[in-house]
Amino acid sequence: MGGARARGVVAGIYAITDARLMPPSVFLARAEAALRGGARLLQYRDKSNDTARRLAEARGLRALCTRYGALFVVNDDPALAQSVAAPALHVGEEDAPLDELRRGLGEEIVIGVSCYGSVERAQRAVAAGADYVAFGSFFPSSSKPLAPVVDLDVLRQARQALAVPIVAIGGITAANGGALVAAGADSLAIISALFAAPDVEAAARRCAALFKEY
Ligand SMILES: Cc1ncc(COP(=O)(O)OP(=O)(O)O)c(N)n1
Ligand SMILES: Cc1ncsc1CCOP(=O)(O)O
Repeated sequence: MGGARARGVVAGIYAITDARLMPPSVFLARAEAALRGGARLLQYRDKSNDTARRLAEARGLRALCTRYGALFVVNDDPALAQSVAAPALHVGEEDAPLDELRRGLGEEIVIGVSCYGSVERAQRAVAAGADYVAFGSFFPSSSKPLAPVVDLDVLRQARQALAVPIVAIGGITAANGGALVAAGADSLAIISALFAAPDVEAAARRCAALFKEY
């Protein structure tokens, strides 16, 4: 059952890397700072088609996550996930169907699915084997400006309806994330409030503290 693979693992701060916010020279150092600050998951999200760089960066992040006991997640790309033996993959509505992914990648890998603002979509994803579901954007996001903003109530409804971990994403900061935790998010997925911050470790620490406060 999907939820069992992810329960207790998909929890806390979920850092998502963004190459635009990090020159290659500091990419791994900033990712490590997020882990030192308490991020429990780290996603490699890179929309470029530079295969060699993507492979090298994914390998580097995977090794870092192993050192910090964090879950390494590849976004969108099952082939890359397989190449680096990633323990987790995140997919959205434009990606391959779950049964196909599961057939190709096996039973062990954690698979997360974007559900935007739809609890019904999340229920279908869980029935098809999703290990966790993600909702958002909850606030306007400079990383994905066209993402529609979703009402906080979606999280409360999802909490009632679903037994798998729930991730919230989109424009999340240490100042606004508490409301999402209080509404039922197990994990907060964050790009810019971590990686555009002058001190990534301190920013991660402030966000991680939300899980103690709420
Ligand atoms: C944890 C998490 N949640 C949502 C997303 C967004 O995924 P998707 O809708 O597939 O969009 P892109 O990230 O591919 O632009 C995510 N990546 N991670
Ligand atoms: C990938 C994604 N999907 C919805 S919002 C978003 C970007 C989140 O980034 P930020 O934390 O900078 O708003």
